[in-house]
Amino acid sequence: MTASRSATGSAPARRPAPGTRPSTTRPVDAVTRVLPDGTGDLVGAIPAPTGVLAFVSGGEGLVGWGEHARLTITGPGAADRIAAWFADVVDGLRVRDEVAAAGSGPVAFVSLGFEDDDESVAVVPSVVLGRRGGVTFSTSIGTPPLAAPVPVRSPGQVRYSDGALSAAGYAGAVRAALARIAAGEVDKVVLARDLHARTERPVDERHLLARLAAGYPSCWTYAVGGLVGASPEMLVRRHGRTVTSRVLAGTAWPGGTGASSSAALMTSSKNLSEHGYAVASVARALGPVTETLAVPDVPHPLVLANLTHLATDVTGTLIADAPGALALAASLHPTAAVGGAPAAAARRVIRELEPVRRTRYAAPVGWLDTHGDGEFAIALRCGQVSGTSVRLFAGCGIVAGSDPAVEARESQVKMLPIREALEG
Ligand SMILES: C=C(O[C@@H]1C=C(C(=O)O)C=C[C@H]1O)C(=O)O
Repeated sequence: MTASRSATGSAPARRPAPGTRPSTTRPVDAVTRVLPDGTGDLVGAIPAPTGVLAFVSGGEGLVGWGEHARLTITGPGAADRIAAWFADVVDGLRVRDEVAAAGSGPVAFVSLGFEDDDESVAVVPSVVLGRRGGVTFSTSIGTPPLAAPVPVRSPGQVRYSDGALSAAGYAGAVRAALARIAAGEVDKVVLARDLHARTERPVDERHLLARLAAGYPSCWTYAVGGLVGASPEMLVRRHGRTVTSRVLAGTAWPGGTGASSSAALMTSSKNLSEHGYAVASVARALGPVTETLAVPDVPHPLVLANLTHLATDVTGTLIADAPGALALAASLHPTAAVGGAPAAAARRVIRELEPVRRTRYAAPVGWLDTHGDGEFAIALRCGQVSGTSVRLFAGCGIVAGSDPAVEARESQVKMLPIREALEG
């Protein structure tokens, strides 16, 4: 288990016992204000190409920059440790919040590792720009340095090379998974692959965000710790006592074989069964922490620019002492949308058949605030950016009846959003 932590700007002070605050302890101001004429593009306001923080959908959400505090950890219990660290950081702040909405006040952007030994990242930005219900607001911690905005630059030419598995290698792994399904070991398993991209110039994360947000407005476009993507899948959103989750599984695209239209997808028994496992895993995890939970019997088609998914929107009312958004996200992860069913057997099959380290792909990514509210998508349709190198990921749910060649093609279609954003 490793941990590294840093706090930039004024160091967050721990709150001493009442009456014992040393005269040298100075809480740092965290001020949230409404911006009366704030109607501009959130992503367009980010001033620098890297260290970008974002979680936006349909023009609303949060973007952040500057690091007031950062934590990178590996090992078990990452979500709990990040929540405790965030509480500690907030202890050193004097919070004034005139907005008092989900996401106002200090927030931590968080990207968890897929496995315990994958690194998790959390950042409390010194500046947040947010919009919710048409109200735009900003949160500043301390006095963030003013710097002239750097113009957005395209990454230039992009060259791709296979990751751990070529498309043909991936089809082979799918065949092996089908044999494990036929043997009765698992009902569903999600197998992932990666692809490497090299760009002419260092990638400006804002270049990707702007294109992803424009092309996929119904998705959650995110950036945390260099992981940039546009996810169609909301793992969990907690606003007060209301909890929602958008569960996806089952995919079709123009030119795909079999279920290539929404109507065909809605009647494909292979896709419906694949979807059912994912919905059941979310309902099972939310059941114990909700007073009411509405789970539609029938999914609806979610049409995106590159493909269509089967989607189920689950809504509930949390019990009074329900966990915060990050703890809820950790308890849901991995759903059968990115793991499989039964969960433990699927994880074992993934470890055996998937020669890809997922790092933070397919794990919760989002933000939490000081009230326990937050939004966590599943980190899908993404690339991990590091200078001129980008690692792209995609995976597909395999059930009895899956066709290896079609799944290999589906993995390529799922990489299109991030490829087009890089090349655009
Ligand atoms: C695993 C991914 O996507 C998941 C798998 C899906 C499927 O197999 O039909 C659909 C949506 C996601 O839940 C991915 O995009 O990498």
